[in-house]
Amino acid sequence: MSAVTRVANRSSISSLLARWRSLSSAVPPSGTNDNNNKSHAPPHFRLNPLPSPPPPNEKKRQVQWVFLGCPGVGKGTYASRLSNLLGVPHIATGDLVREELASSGPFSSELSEIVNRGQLVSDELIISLLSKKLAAGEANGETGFILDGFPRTIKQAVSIFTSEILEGVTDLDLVINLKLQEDILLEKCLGRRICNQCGGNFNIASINIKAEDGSPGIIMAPLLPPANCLSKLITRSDDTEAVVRERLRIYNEMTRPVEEFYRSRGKLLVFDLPGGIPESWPKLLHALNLDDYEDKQSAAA
Ligand SMILES: Nc1ncnc2c1ncn2[C@@H]1O[C@H](COP(=O)(O)OP(=O)(O)O)[C@@H](O)[C@H]1O
Repeated sequence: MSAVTRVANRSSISSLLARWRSLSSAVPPSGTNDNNNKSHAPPHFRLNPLPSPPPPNEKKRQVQWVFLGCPGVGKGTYASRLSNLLGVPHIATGDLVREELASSGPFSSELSEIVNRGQLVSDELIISLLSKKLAAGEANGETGFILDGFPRTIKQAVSIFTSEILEGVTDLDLVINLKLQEDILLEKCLGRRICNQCGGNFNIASINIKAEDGSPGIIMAPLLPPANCLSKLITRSDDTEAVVRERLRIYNEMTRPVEEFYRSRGKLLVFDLPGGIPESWPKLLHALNLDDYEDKQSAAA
């Protein structure tokens, strides 16, 4: 972990926000971080001194963060944990697509074909589903979110500035790019199980990769369901080996450029997952300067 990321972890969310915003101006246009960098945060991150606190009664805008990463990397898991910690909604476009599918609306049979082939649904449809969701949140006074699975194409990334609705409600502060090697991603997708009653996400894969050729080993214990979910577990229809391989191929073709898009704007935080949740979660909080935040929240509860 680079020492420059280890600053001022006493921050309130609003000062964090201000600092993440200031990052974009402090970081040179072309970042130096890449997939070979095994640190948990880009080496070029330079956090500015803490800004002055906002005036006491000013309404604070909440975080607007995005999780980017290959299928199976754990976007949903970490986005949902951060959303609980920070008190902002977790919006997964994969869930919006699955809700649309389940609604048996006019698009559902076309959508199910696309999703079961591992392909992306059209930018127009995804932007429309997300716009509706964000507009509903805004009408309820929500000013922040953690997005998971959007944007996945350059056109979607650009829509944040050009779409009438998205442009009005989104101004991303930070894009967290989770990374894991491809053979693990495949195993994790194949091991994924969902409880069709409570919606809980579990994983029966037990990953134990030995260190070799300078790459660290990685251990990820299974995330097993409680006994009352055992008989209700289902597998996602797009979590078959052939479809996961296609989703990975499409990620490399369509979404890798989105990583570059945000890297060049100084908003990309690359996080190489060091292991399972117990090992990765505290390190992720640390990379986000949130390590004290969790303790403070539990103390206040
Ligand atoms: N932003 C998006 N653009 C296009 N299609 C999407 C988007 N988000 C989700 N989808 C569709 O929903 C499917 C499931 O998405 P998701 O649950 O995020 O899975 P994963 O990240 O594991 O591939 C995708 O394979 C794709 O068909």
